[in-house]
Amino acid sequence: MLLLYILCAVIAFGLYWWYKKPDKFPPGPKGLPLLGVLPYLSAFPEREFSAWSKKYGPILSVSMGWQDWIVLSDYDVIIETLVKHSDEFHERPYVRFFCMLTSNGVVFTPGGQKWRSHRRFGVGAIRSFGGSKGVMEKKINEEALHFTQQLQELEGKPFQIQDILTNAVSNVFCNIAFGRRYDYDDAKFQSLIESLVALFKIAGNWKTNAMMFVPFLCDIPPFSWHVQKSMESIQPIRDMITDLYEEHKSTYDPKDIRDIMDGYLQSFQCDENEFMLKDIQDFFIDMFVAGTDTAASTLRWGLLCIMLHVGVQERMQEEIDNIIGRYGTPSLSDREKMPYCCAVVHEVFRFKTLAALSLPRCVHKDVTVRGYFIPKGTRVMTNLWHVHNDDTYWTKPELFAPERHLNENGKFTNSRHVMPFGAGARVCMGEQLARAESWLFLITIIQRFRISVDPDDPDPPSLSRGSNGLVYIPDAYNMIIHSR
Ligand code: HEM
Repeated sequence: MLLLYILCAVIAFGLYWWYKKPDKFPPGPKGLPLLGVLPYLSAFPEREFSAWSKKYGPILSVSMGWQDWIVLSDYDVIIETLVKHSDEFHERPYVRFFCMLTSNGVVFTPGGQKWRSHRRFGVGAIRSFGGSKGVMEKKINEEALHFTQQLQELEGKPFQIQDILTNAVSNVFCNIAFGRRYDYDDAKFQSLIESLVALFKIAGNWKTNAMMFVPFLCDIPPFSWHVQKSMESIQPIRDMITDLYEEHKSTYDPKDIRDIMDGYLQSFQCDENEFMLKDIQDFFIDMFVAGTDTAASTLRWGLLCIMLHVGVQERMQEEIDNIIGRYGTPSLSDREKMPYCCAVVHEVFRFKTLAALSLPRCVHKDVTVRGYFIPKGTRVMTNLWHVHNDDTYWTKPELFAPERHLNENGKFTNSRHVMPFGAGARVCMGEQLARAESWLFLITIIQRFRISVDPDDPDPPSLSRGSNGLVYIPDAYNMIIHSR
């Protein structure tokens, strides 16, 4: 009998401990002991969080396994936390698995001096090699030319555009970062692409998700094998970056900074030090991983939306023909004169939120927001999908409707409630590059080709088929192109 009492007391204490939260902690669904809300989440957790935010408010709390998280669900709250309280909200949580892959880069580096100096350098480098001098635009257009030549060879036959887009987007980054582009069948380039594709698969794998919430799994098979495989997948990228670093070091001239790698050598005064080489590798790996699947998947969603909305495609082509002509080279400055095409690209960003829950943050020191107390160490999700589907801003958000971004005079209205790149101190570093690639690649394809569904496809593409890993990617689909 005594044993039963003790057991009941232990269970009662366990439940009290589990469900006890600090005073004024944001409200949220209770969840189950040990598992929290994990059993209630679908493959699209942003949707459950969005539904809960209607009940509990724009700052809600959830237990994900053993960890306490808060979910930010409304535009104003996101700005108030990530931007106005940037000091408290700028860190990423320490995720052991990701830090085993790249600990000294940018994306998953929790915070601190290494992240700060890499971030400052990266933002400045993309700006100087990208924006102001027009180098980025030139390099994207150069790639678009190779890319359209490849497409021409596929004219009239059903094909999947996925690999070509991954090649093109990675090559743009190689060109900006290392001053060179590769032929798509180059062995080194193919090895880079294979590693990147393997890493995207790893990022979307359920074992990766499990290790995020239960870190000690990293040491237990089959999870430890997954860690080992991931480290092996990344090695060819490390080797390639080491070779490029050696090449750059031997031809480096401080008076002629040719690309981001040269800029890195200049900013960090690199020496023979092993530790420094790991920093360089981690920085460029992070940029590749953050910049490839994101930009390529946005283009794939964009092409799918345009292909399935024939009226949108025709209206884009009319505007392109009027402003750029059939054979002119698209430019970023055309955006000012092409409101409809701007609206289409903006709507793609809204309609298919690529990073639905952005990347996680972690509260760096105790903070109170809107009367809620959020203690240091609490993890944070930003529900960008909710902002993009919030019916207080959008009428029928479930529809793809570029016109919603045009005013009554047909002018493009750049709504701040479209925020695919996040906000605050860790806002996407590649936003400028991603916007330029989305514009120049999409416009070039629609200018040159009519894209359509294969009428004989037994499995026609659909806008509702995609999978959620680190980013939301469309399922593979066939398309047919015809030169215009
Ligand atoms: C359409 C394409 C892209 C989308 C939708 C996207 C979205 C995002 C989002 C939501 C974040 C997290 C922001 C936050 O925590 O608030 C992020 C971070 C980041 N992105 Fe992007 N991104 C894209 C393309 C790129 C490109 C092309 C690059 C670079 C080549 C890049 C580099 C990064 C880096 C380095 C970070 C981490 C920044 C940090 O932690 O300080 N992204 N991105």
